[in-house]
This record gives sequence, C-alpha cells and structure tokens, in this order.
Amino acid sequence: MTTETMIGVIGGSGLYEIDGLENATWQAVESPWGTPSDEILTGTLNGVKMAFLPRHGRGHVHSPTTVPYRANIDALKRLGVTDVISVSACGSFREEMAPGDFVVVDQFIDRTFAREKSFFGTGCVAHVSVAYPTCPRLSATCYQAGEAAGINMHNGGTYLAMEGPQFSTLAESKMYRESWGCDVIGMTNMPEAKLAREAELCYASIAMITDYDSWHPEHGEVDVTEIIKTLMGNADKGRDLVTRLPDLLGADRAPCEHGCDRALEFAILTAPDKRDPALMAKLDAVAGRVLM
Ligand SMILES: CSC[C@H]1O[C@H](OP(=O)(O)O)[C@H](O)[C@@H]1O
Ligand SMILES: Nc1ncnc2[nH]cnc12
Repeated sequence: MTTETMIGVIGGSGLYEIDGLENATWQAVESPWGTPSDEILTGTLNGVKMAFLPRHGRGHVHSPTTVPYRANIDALKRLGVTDVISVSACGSFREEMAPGDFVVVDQFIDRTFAREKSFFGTGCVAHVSVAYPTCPRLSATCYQAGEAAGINMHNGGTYLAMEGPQFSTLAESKMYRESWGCDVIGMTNMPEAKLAREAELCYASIAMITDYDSWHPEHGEVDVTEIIKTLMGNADKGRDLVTRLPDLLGADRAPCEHGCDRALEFAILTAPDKRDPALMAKLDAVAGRVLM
C-alpha cells in the first residue's frame, strides 16, 4: 500500500524560504503544542506536495532554546507531511568537512537541557528508539540530491547538539572533537529529531558547514559575521538540493523500510484506562494512528 508523499523542509539559519513551488501559500497552522515558529509555506513541486517551515521564523525571531520544536513537528504532521528534511548551519570538527561542504548527519549527541523533549509524559508514557535517529532511505536521497547539485557532500557524521546560544569554549570544542568523536556542531537538531521519531516521521538532517568552531589552530574562534557570509552561499546550495528531492522521492510513498512511520507501534506503556484525556486529545495528530 502506498500513501502520498509530502516533503517537509525545516530551514535553519539563512534559509527562510524556498522558491519555485506551484500554488505557494503561507498557511497558519494551529497546534495544541503552541504556535509554530512561523506560518508554513505549502505548494507542489514537480507533482509532489511540499511544506517549508523556517525554524527560527522569518526575520530570525526564535533562539535555538525558544524554537517551538513540538509545535513545529506537530504542525508538519497535521498538514500531512511524511518526510522531514532539516537543513542547518553547523560548525565542523573535521579538517575535510570544510565550510561550504554539506554533511548528511546520521548520529547525534544531545547536550541540550532547556527544552521540552517529548510529546509524551504523565498520563501517556511512551518510549521510542532513537538508536538510529535519522531515516537511512531519506538520508541517502538527500546525499544523492546534493551530489546532483554539485555540492561537496559527506555521507554520515555525528552532530553535537548544544544548548547555546553562545558558541563552545575551546576546551568543549576540543573534547567534542577529540574525545567524543563528533563531526559537526549545531544548536537545533535536538530535540527536533527525537520529536520527529515520536511523530512517526522519517527525518534526515543536512548540516551546511559554515565554520571550524574554535578548535582549528588556523581559524581562531567562531565569528558570526563569517558564518553569515558562508551561509549566504550555502543557502542557495541548500535550496538547490531541496528542489531536487521531489523527483527523487516521487509522489507515491511505500511504508518506510526502516520503520520510522511505525515507531509508536509498541512504544506506549500507559494502560488505556489510565490515560489522561487532555493529553490524548493533544496527541491526535502525532499518535492518532495508534491511539484513536
Ligand atoms: C547563525 S550561527 C548559530 C545558529 O545557526 C544554527 O541554526 P540552525 O541549526 O537552525 O541552522 C545553529 O544551530 C544556531 O542556532
Ligand atoms: N560552531 C558552531 N557551533 C554551534 N552552532 C553553529 N552553527 C554554525 N556554526 C556553529
């Protein structure tokens, strides 16, 4: 059985809109989890439905801590999105992952601490696996789209998610790189990736490298004006990659072979008669497939 693909793109710093959508409309989507970062741009591209949400809002309103991650993922799910592609500005811990390159992230270390990280809780407890937090099928498609766009792509990498908003100290930067084996650093992919898994959405993450964080002896400390300069070039490449996805993914979607779209199948522990009706109502979009 197939369903209809709807590609959701969450645009990070420097990527606040995408061009070329047919019937493009900015839509306000209400969510029981709060107000999303901004309206969502919907339309079709080469016959495939698309939805674009600027993570920080147009005009960069939300800090990494205040991005309404639950409202964003819930709103995309509510619209019918099946596959989420996150595009983010990141620092690099690897010489060979240079500014201007893109990394298809496949692992995360979550060091964020001031964010709501789950749709579930008292009255409906659920535990999903995030051992493999990104969808291999969607990630492979993003890699292919990037190569086709002529971008210097890297397949796989571990993303250190920090709270921010300050960049890392030199000691932290060296520890993440040398002891923890991280490849890139950013402030936003967690809890986003965990929430996408709870919402049974395939999730892939593209890290657009903007800087070498602070570890690199020849590059000194992170400078936001340098980041913005690199971002301007990266954003065009990011848009090019994204607009190649509809042709590669197609409008008909088979069930995810990695089970992302069935993540809640055996995850909910709370007995039906002990579930909180108010929380159940809020979970209508995210967990409706298994709860309703
Ligand atoms: C502009 S530098 C720091 C800022 O950029 C990244 O945002 P996003 O992941 O949404 O592209 C990083 O995580 C910080 O929020
Ligand atoms: N060095 C860095 N650390 C955290 N987030 C970033 N976003 C872009 N560069 C970054």
